[in-house]
Amino acid sequence: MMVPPTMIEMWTTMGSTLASFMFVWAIIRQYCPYEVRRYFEKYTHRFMGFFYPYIKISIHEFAGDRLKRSEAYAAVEAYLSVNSSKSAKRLKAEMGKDSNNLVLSMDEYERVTDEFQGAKIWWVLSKVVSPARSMSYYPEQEKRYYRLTFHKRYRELITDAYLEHVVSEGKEIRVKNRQRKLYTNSPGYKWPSYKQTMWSHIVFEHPARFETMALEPEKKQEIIEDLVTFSKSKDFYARIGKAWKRGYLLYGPPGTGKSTMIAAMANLLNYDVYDLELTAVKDNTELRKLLIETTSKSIIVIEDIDCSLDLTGQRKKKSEKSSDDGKEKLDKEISRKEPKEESNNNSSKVTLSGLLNFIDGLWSACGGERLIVFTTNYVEKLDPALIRRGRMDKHIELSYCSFMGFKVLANNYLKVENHPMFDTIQRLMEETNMTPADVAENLMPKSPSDDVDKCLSSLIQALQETKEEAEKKNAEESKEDDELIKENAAADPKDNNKETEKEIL
Ligand SMILES: Nc1ncnc2c1ncn2[C@@H]1O[C@H](COP(=O)(O)OP(=O)(O)OP(=O)(O)O)[C@@H](O)[C@H]1O
Ligand SMILES: [Mg+2]
Repeated sequence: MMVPPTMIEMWTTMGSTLASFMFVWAIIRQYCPYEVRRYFEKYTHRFMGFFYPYIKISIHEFAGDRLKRSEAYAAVEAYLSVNSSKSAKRLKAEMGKDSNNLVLSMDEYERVTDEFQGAKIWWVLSKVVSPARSMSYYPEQEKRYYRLTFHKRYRELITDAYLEHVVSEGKEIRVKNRQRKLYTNSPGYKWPSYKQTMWSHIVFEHPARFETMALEPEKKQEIIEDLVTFSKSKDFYARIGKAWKRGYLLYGPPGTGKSTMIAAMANLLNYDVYDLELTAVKDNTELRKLLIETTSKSIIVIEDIDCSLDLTGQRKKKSEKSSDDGKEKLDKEISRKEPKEESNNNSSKVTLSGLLNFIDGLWSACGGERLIVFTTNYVEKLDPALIRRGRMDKHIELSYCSFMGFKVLANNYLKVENHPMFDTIQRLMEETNMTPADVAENLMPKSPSDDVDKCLSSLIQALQETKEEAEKKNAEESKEDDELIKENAAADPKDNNKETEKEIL
């Protein structure tokens, strides 16, 4: 008759089986070739699977034979770097991306625990060493991977919700920590065929922020809200079936903060900036190639779009000629930006339709959030097709400095929020036009001994001079106009008579 074993007997049997198993395993690890070890491991795992209530998931650094680092691995690494720096005992420190601080992450074979909706999860960073291949130049390769272990009762929770949570949080941490870049397509540089990208980049470290911009507070708030809403609207854009992109047109006289605002936008949203120099683009195909290479979470900037290329459009060319005459004044002001005769003669063959096709067509094909920003001093010069809503969704005018704008600059440059001289400055600002760039320049201390009073007096003087200059110019212009009328009248006495008749009547 079979007698059921007592608990003690059962544990003893299991213990001795385990001990012999461990002994065999130790011998195999020590003496057997790699292939045998793998074979043994495989069947051991199957055997253990019957009794073992835990599930393991591995996330490898390099999936398959791919040379590119797995995105999932990078996301897990970022997620755990926050978690492990608090709880892990063995950490490794690496120089951060801005080379200023050390970033901590868990060391190899270190374990950290995490909790998610009541489930406990254990993470470990491990590695497998694949032996050097015979007759090969490649040395031993270390392949690192993260492994998470959890009880099988949480299978669905972990595979569905937890992993998604880890990856999305990790990605967010990576975006926050990443060093942002300013890309440019350098003109006059011949790209060698082996070079994979047509962009070159430097680290983007512009200090501009919306808080330090001289702008009406309501306008500033509206722009910030628009940008933040855009960056959080992934689901909304997906629902309405629109590509996740938004176009901004910044226009206004030189020195009113258009370029500064682009930097502030990038800093607000944590985006990279692609500064696209259209005159350096050979043709539409090259333009397309450049734009396909841009990544998500970026701002594509085309500065001075009116001067960049002949983008004013074929349609307008003839009819515009006469109406352009009256706009000479502003033309002169921005003439420094018009070396573009040469751009028409150079090899660039990017056309308006090429650019429009890109804005409309390509956007729909590539996912991810992108802003496209055009700047111009002369909005009327642009083809309406280029700036219609849908292409350039938001038109922002940046204009001369207002008193509110001045107060922001005074706080930035001199750390003053109020001063007896402010009243005079307010009056002068209402009477004359000065760009924020000029106001800022006047507020800048010129020597270490320059105090607040000195800087504000210098601004008042500059404002008075600008006002006098404008008045003088106006007087000269009206004098010229009077002379012109007189000349016309002298040349055509009939008209003169009519004028006199009108006056008598
Ligand atoms: N609104 C503003 N707020 C704060 N600073 C400003 C502002 N506008 C201009 N500035 C200052 O003036 C300088 C020039 O401004 P910016 O280059 O942004 O002008 P812009 O509008 O791009 O001119 P342009 O049309 O010539 O390109 C900046 O370095 C910045 O310090
Ligand atoms: Mg600019």
